[in-house]
Amino acid sequence: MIQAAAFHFVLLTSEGKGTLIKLVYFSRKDSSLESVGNGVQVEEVGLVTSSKKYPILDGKLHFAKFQTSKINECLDFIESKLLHGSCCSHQEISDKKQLLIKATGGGAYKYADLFREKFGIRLDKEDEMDSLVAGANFLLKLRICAVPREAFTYMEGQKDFVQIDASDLFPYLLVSIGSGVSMIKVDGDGKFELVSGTSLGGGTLLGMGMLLTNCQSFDEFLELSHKGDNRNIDMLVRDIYGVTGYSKLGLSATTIASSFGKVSFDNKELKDYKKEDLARSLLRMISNNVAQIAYMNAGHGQLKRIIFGGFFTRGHEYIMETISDGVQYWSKGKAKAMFLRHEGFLGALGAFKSYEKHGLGSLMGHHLTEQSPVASPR
Ligand SMILES: Nc1ncnc2c1ncn2[C@@H]1O[C@H](COP(=O)(O)OP(=O)(O)O)[C@@H](O)[C@H]1O
Ligand SMILES: CC(C)(COP(=O)(O)O)[C@@H](O)C(=O)NCCC(=O)O
Repeated sequence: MIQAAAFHFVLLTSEGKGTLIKLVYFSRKDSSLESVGNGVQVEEVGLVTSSKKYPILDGKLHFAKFQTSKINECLDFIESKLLHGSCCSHQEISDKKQLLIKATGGGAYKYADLFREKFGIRLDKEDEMDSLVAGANFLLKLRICAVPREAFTYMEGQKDFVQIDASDLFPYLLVSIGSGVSMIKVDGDGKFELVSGTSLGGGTLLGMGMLLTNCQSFDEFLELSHKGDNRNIDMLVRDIYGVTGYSKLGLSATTIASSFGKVSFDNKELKDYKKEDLARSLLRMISNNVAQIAYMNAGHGQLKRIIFGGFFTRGHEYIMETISDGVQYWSKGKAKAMFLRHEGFLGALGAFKSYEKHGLGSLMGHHLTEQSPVASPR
């Protein structure tokens, strides 16, 4: 069977070392696209139509990511999976609509020529913020309709999937932690406002992490941070006020008073510190800072739900725990941090959703009914 649906993929890219290309594509139920190929991990989510009217939508969404610096791996993958159109009938190829591929982020501009030259396809650019919001709403609403296990909270080492009532979804604060951090108040479909942001984001963590620890990748950095103890680097309240902390102000002895503060008192050089401790401290600093700014932009607890997207969290427990603790601490329990399983694919999914304009609107009316992670995208 011809896999016309293979065209339905979206590319979200952005500039810079260490950032990622996210690829989302759709395959029909009867497609022979395999989940894992060429060493690339692909996660699948099954989609099943609820009516006979759009049988073409029976199938799966596939999620894959590539390092921006290895764009060729992405191109080879597209070629190997025949996502660029060579699998389609002449009639489909002659239909220009089929040769249009949705793309968002900086890479949609940067790689437009490359895609045209290599595959003869046009990257149809979608606005990044529109796409992020549409992707988040898509996941949250599908979750509301039918899919278990998309949105969850993470507290005290426990992941709890959350049942959100459709009538109670908006407004929420979407915090996208990518290279930088954008904070968006979402009031409905297509209704949102960028309320704040911070340049201290995932790129900061990775950039400073590379300088401080000589690590070569995000994963290596995370690995180091797992083994570290930030108390050797950070100044805690107890280092200033003693073991009782500053109880009058509600600051416990173990609260970080000053990230990296201990270093300012040590007469030491970088080589004297453990890379693991530096990594842990940096991770806490960035995560705490994002949590605190998010809390302030959630109207000091007025927006009950703060949803974190972007590849920074990547399901990493310690990052999620730190963010959750921060939101809990600052909001005195009024607001909750929530995470999404496909947090890094919001823009790509939102751009995918924009195929609606080309007559695939019915997709959104259908429910995700099964999740079969053949391989984790993390
Ligand atoms: N495998 C990875 N390679 C590089 N960065 C990663 C990786 N996994 C997670 N990250 C983190 O995700 C951030 C990029 O997040 P992302 O949502 O892809 O943002 P952007 O849209 O800016 O590319 C990086 O700055 C880094 O902190
Ligand atoms: C410019 C961006 C929207 C780009 O998104 P990203 O690639 O970081 O995911 C984001 O980095 C951002 O909002 N930065 C913070 C800018 C600020 O408000 O200080």
